[in-house]
Amino acid sequence: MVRLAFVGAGQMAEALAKGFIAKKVVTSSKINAYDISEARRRVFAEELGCKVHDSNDSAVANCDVAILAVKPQYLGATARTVSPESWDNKLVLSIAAGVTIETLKGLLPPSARVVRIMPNTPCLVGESASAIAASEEVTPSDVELVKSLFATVGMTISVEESFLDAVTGLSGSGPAYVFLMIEALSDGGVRSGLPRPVATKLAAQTVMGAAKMVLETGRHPGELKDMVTSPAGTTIAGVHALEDHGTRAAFIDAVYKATLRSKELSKL
Ligand SMILES: NC(=O)C1=CN([C@@H]2O[C@H](COP(=O)(O)OP(=O)(O)OC[C@H]3O[C@@H](n4cnc5c(N)ncnc54)[C@H](O)[C@@H]3O)[C@@H](O)[C@H]2O)C=CC1
Ligand SMILES: O=C(O)[C@@H]1CCC=N1
Repeated sequence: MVRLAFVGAGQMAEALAKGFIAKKVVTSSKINAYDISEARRRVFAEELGCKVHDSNDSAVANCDVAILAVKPQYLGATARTVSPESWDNKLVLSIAAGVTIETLKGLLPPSARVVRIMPNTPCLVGESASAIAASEEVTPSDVELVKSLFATVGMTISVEESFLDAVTGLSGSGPAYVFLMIEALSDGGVRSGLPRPVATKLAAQTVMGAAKMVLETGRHPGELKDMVTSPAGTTIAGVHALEDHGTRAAFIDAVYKATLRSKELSKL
């Protein structure tokens, strides 16, 4: 079984570790971790049962695959806390938004093989969307290993590295847009008289069901929308309100602005 190391044990590292443990792809005893925050080290040791180290160097020295899971702004300084000997020959996965393979290579010895991956928090429930871009020296078996690891917590897709900023703006950040949408739909239900727990359950199930229809039927979302929309019915009244408030443009802009921010992060 592969030995992992999380360099940074924050929200995303926790979501991934919990997903991997739940799917039994890695046991908690094979997960090494370090975080500068004692509170985060405690979560990994006490809640997840992982091997928590007293430095990034020690965590990486004891792994086959290291996952860089600190904020992009801290990646350079953090990578330098690990000695070249500990990085030697490691497969290094970076989930940091915006930080390019070129930058990552500049932080690591030549023997380290670098893969960028952009997952999202639904990995916690086995429904992540992870896009993978590997550097040239990464072997096909490395790519297979990464894919098989992340496939246990959702779907994986290989992309050109140049697509990763847009992936980050869409699926990396996307769960936040959808949570906001579910919260707002639930508010609409409450505004119309539903009790909050009923409204939130109906809103979340509706989003999940609609997403499943897109994925499983392969039909265009517009066609599926038309199937709901009766002439002079309720749905067209709701759709008109959404169009009136510029909802489509708001979603397009949300993804675009997040993509631009990912590009900005690559320059920090
Ligand atoms: N939160 C999300 O939904 C997603 C986040 N990402 C990426 O994952 C990375 C982590 O994001 P989050 O987990 O949300 O942030 P977070 O702030 O929850 O976790 C980062 C952790 O790194 C630790 N840290 C900082 N400096 C360190 C050092 N020198 N050594 C060890 N640990 C150190 C912090 O104490 C913190 O616990 C970011 O690069 C982000 O772009 C990628 C996909 C989705
Ligand atoms: O907000 C962020 O910067 C990170 C990257 C993708 C999701 N969360």
